[in-house]
Amino acid sequence: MIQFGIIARNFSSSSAVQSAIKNVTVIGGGLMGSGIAQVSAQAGQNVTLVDVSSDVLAKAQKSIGTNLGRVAKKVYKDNPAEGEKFVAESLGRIKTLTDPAEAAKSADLVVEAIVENMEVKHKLFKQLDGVAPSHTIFASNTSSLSINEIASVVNRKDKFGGLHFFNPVPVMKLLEVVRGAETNDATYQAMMSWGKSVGKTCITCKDTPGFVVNRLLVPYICEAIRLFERGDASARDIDIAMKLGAGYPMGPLELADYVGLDTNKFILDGWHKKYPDQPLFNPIPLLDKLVSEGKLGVKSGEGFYKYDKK
Ligand SMILES: CCCCCCC[C@H](O)CC(=O)SCCNC(=O)CCNC(=O)[C@H](O)C(C)(C)COP(=O)([O-])OP(=O)([O-])OC[C@H]1O[C@@H](n2cnc3c(N)ncnc32)[C@H](O)[C@@H]1OP(=O)([O-])[O-]
Ligand SMILES: NC(=O)c1ccc[n+]([C@@H]2O[C@H](COP(=O)([O-])OP(=O)(O)OC[C@H]3O[C@@H](n4cnc5c(N)ncnc54)[C@H](O)[C@@H]3O)[C@@H](O)[C@H]2O)c1
Repeated sequence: MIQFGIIARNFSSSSAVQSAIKNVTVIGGGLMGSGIAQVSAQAGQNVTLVDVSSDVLAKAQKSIGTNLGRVAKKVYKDNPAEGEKFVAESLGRIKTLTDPAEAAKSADLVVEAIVENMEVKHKLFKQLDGVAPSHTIFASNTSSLSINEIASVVNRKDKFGGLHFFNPVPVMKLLEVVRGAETNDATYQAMMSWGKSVGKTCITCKDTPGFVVNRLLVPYICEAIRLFERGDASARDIDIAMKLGAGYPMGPLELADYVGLDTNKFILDGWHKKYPDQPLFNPIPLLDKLVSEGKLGVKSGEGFYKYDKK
């Protein structure tokens, strides 16, 4: 059962974890950025959500409203009026902008959740480094890229780290806090307390490929795809096996479809290029074929399974 207990404590009791960070700028208003903006706003922080696309921002505000409604229904089930107030106040703390530089000027923390592309991330952080106040901490939500490499373009390497959330952000309780080679103690501590303040259980990771979760999850999903590719079991049976035999909420092929097969492939290809001697990161012909056919999982309507298009 999904529990919103930790989230609830953040706005409903004086025992909420406090963070010195009050103004958060989230860059990228897609799947992850909208979730990060939501959990920050519901924890009482002032949030600026940035995307290059105003359509994305409008969509993000809508989905945040819906997901806050889900939280309110659960937490304020006996007091709907209080629930409506919670939704309205949380939404009221989120402002949207299309200019990252403008948004960074008043930020205590910038969390970047834009496309998983080193060049694009470099361009953004270089720009932000020139305009953000000197105390502002920069963090990336990257799934698979090196934090040190992303940080290489900024001067404030001591104030740079990784904050890796999980999808769906409002539900998944873990936050991986990644210390880069030059992340200083104050930045690390501030990231840990901020993570707790938005209701997450934080773990500390080094800047190694995939940190902890994806270093284990990516090979696991890949092995499941290879098992299916060899014809050793059906997709359905592989998923049932891991749900009923290992207690996972989703089977590996369902999860691959949920995350996106293009994302799976992108991560695998990047690591294979960087670590060609690691057989776990070898390309998978079936994955390549599905992606080349546009079968990307839930978002395209088909992957290992077929889905109704929304
Ligand atoms: C090669 C590999 C590549 C890896 C890629 C890595 C990607 C990345 O870096 C890491 C990840 O994120 S890895 C991925 C990590 N992620 C995983 O591994 C996910 C594994 N899956 C799960 O944990 C569950 O299947 C879900 C939580 C997704 C759905 O839960 P369910 O029980 O099957 O279905 P349910 O009954 O519908 O929902 C239950 C409750 O959740 C609520 N809710 C749902 N969606 C929501 C949303 N978007 N917003 C807000 N709330 C949402 C819903 O309202 C309900 O609340 P209630 O108050 O109880 O009524
Ligand atoms: N999807 C996941 O399950 C997941 C989980 C954890 C981490 N991540 C990581 O989070 C990041 C974002 O992933 P996502 O799934 O939310 O992607 P997404 O495609 O849903 O959203 C990315 C958004 O960034 C915007 N964008 C691109 N360049 C920009 C720029 N220069 N300035 C402002 N906005 C810009 C795009 O318009 C898009 O809306 C990636 O680094 C990804 O690896 C993803």
